[in-house]
Amino acid sequence: MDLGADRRGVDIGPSAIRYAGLSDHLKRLGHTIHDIGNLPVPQPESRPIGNLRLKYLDSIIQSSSELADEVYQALQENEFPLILGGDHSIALGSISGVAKAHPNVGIIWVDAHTDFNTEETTPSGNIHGMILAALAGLGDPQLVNLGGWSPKINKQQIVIIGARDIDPGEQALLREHHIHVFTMSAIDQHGIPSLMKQAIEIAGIDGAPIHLSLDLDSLDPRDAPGVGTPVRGGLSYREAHLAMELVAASQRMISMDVVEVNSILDRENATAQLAVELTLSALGKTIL
Ligand SMILES: NC(=[NH2+])NCCC[C@H](N)C(=O)O
Ligand SMILES: [Mn+2]
Ligand SMILES: [Mn+2]
Repeated sequence: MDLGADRRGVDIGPSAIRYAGLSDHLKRLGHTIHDIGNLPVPQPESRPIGNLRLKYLDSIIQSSSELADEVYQALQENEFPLILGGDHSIALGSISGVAKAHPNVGIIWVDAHTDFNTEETTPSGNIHGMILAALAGLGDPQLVNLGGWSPKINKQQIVIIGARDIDPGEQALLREHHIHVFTMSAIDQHGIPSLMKQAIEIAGIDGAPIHLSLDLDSLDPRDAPGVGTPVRGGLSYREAHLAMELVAASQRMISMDVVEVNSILDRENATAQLAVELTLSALGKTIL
């Protein structure tokens, strides 16, 4: 899906990630894969853009509720849902499904952005920039109440890692709601090992399970050129791998999103390949 972002090209992200060999590599790691394919999502050309502060809201709500059902179903069957995007608005559906199955789930949101806008604070009207706020119960009622309940996630169990581009309105909201944000500056100062340990403790308080939402624009654009909203000064290749390895070592992750791979802007599928590598690290691959 690319309805939540301005630039076309993330809708083919899942194909690019599959083409980079995700399933085969996961199998080699010992996992069994049930790829259910792409959920049908309307193309922007065929849908009304609607409210310019909440672009494509109706279509996003529709697709999110279908995705939530699939994710919930997979968890009921004791599977690990791995959701490929697509723009980050897919996390509304994926995390709603996870939260329905595990109401105490915490979130580690690895991103250059904080995706904590509402229709009032958004500079773009792009819903991918509002999803984390919506999951925390803030913003447009249709986003917030997807499936008929809210909030999906306890605000105190949200940790954002890698942030370096925050809009003024969302900064105010993050402060007001005391959201844990580990910025790039904090990473420079304290390092990934200490911050990931804290993130796992905060999101996974009292033994709660953890959902990992990985936005590829968290990485430095030199390593991840194929993203729609690149911001320089991002996670290094090694920092990102280490973060994933530490999540794997915690054995607390029950589901994961991999989002914002933009194949039109990518160079020879490098960002999709990186997405595969990082997913493998998150799902147990080690060097030795
Ligand atoms: N998931 C993302 N890449 N989000 C980018 C959001 C950019 C900006 N803060 C906005 O709300 O429009
Ligand atoms: Mn994002
Ligand atoms: Mn982002």
